[in-house]
Amino acid sequence: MGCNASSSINESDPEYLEKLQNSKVEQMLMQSQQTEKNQVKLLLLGAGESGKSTVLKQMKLLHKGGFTSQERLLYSNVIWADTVGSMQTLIIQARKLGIPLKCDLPGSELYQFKKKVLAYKALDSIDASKAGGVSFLKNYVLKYSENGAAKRKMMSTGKANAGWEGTVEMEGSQEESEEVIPGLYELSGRSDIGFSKAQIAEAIQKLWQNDDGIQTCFQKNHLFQLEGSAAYYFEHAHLYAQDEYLCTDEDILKGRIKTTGITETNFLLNDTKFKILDAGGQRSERKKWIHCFQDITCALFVLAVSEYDQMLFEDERVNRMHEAIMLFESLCNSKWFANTPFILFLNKVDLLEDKLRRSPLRKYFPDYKGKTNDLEDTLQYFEKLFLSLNRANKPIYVHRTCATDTESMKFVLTAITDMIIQQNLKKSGLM
Ligand SMILES: Nc1nc2c(ncn2[C@@H]2O[C@H](COP(=O)(O)OP(=O)(O)OP(=O)(O)O)[C@@H](O)[C@H]2O)c(=O)[nH]1
Ligand SMILES: [Mg+2]
Repeated sequence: MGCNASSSINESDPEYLEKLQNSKVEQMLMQSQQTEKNQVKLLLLGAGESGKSTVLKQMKLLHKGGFTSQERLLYSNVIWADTVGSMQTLIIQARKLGIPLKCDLPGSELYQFKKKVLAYKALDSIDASKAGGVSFLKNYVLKYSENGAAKRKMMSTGKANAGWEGTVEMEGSQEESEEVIPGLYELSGRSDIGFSKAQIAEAIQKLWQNDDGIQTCFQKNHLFQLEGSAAYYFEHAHLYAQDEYLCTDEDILKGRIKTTGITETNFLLNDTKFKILDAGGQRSERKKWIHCFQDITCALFVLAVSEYDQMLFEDERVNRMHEAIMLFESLCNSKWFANTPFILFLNKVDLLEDKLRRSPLRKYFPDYKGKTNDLEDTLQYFEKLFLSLNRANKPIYVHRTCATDTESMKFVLTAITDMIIQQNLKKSGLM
């Protein structure tokens, strides 16, 4: 027999239609709850230049198929400007620190190279359309600007602070929108007299390889602001001098573009949707952080352990490690993250060993009781120090990292994404 009468349905019956509608809504709600359960939000936090965006770049390499040609071209232009800017900084700082330079001796070959480098305006040689646009370049040049440095000096408080609480500001900081006068280039008192990029790259490499004073000054780079990857840039200067050069993955990992605002990167991993939020870490950027503090599954705090003897870019009277301590303490114990687990990356471990040899930790952290110049003791000291700031008693997972090293980061990032997925499933009752 066919269907009996009691199961027959009148498809135009309003009661039936309402029931159908309700069950559809219920189904959609269940689906969206399921999707939310399968979604994690990971927030990258830390002071400026600690390595947050570099960690994100490694995630992009692992889960998003790497970088586009446009990104490779952008970095090529930015790194070229930084290569020239970094050599100009070394020459100028050597004079300030009273370090004699071979290239200051008139008549020598190095003297001619130095003149070329100081006269060169790297930003003028860049095609703005390939390098993030004119406003990006204007903002960018601030870090080499004497005006910018003078303003930072004026704004200096000399005190470490967390700086994210209280102010809600989404628009660009005053510093970014300001008209820029690239003072560094004016110091040479000359204009660019038409050298090719190849000639400038050669001059930079000769100065780097043959002037002991430049090397001595480089060894003292904790006394001033220098790009962390400057040595790498100098060695590869001839590549960035090529107009159409596309950066390799390694170049991009070593390259630095300060993050402004908060960027969002999404990818799918084992049916879990990852949303990674990367926040700019400099003081003016931290005022925007609070906008993304809601519903964070896990916070990843990146600490540059090698920077215990360096001062902030934003305030040259404040030690970078002191600032990071204040920042971590305020975030870790904040009500925003009361139920949020933290991951702590002790980053830039590769730079730490060499740094310890040149710059004893005890000079900056007198309570350090470990062996002098000892990598392991130093890492343990910082790990203990940061864990002791956790008054909220939340779980904190610590990893020692070199964010520029793709092989080792693969292991670390796989471990943490696995851990986050497991915890998220447990929390949402799916395991
Ligand atoms: N040698 C070395 N360099 C690193 C490491 N991690 C990051 N860097 C370099 O440090 C510089 C700054 O890194 P970013 O990732 O841009 O720092 P950030 O925390 O995103 O900085 P903001 O965007 O200003 O907050 C870049 O030149 C990186 O290549 C590391 O572990 N070792
Ligand atoms: Mg960044």
